Amino acid sequence: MGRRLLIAGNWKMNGLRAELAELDAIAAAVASQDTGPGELLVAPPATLLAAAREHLPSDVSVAAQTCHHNTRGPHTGDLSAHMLQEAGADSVILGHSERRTDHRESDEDVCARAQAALAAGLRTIVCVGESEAERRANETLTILGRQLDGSVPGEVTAEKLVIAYEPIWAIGTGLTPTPHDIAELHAFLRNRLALRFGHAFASCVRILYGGSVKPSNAAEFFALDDVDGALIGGASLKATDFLAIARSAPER
Ligand SMILES: O=C[C@H](O)COP(=O)(O)O
Repeated sequence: MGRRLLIAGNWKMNGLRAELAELDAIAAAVASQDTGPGELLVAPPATLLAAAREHLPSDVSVAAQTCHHNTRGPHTGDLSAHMLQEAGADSVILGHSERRTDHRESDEDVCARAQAALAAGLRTIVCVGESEAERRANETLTILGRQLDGSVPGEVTAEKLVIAYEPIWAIGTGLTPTPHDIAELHAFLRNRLALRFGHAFASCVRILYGGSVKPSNAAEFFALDDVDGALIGGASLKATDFLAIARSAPER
């Protein structure tokens, strides 16, 4: 195994220049080697990508929150993978449920964006997750399988792929699945990757859990074999909480 945990903060549509002070606090913790054994990643809004890259040390990843599937052209308001990379991103979050809902991104859209991101050299963090209604209807495995198969391009290396399992009903609600359920669903996702890409590939891909991860519950998620980190929303906005979560990561 030996997958190093990835502690990823998704700032969503939050963050003005004043909040760069949070990144300075993360940088200070990195400088004093007080961040735990995991890899850190921050996904600020696109407006702060360049500043984030300047404020963070090079071993902290900077991610965009989506990208367009084309490299350039008449797409008002959109940003290409290469533009985001030039602004400082080394990774991109794709297919977050908020994008799937707010912008009607389908699995095919997410896959096309992932292909563009990979072509530009970005690591792709592909999000999957079921809604409350789908969970109640016992459709979770069907939904996750379909999203994973449809959103991840065939031409990807294990190093450039991260999966984030984010049950929609757990995002920003304070609710979380039980550790037992998370373990089962992450194992399902890894097996599904293995069926398509082979066992060696699947055993290298990091699968993050996201949805109401806090300093108080992160350790119990990180203790699960198939949980390789967290995608953190609200609790990533304050460096103290983000770092507390990072410090609760075990060595792997
Ligand atoms: O991308 C992050 C997730 O949507 C989780 O958000 P949350 O930690 O605020 O629940």
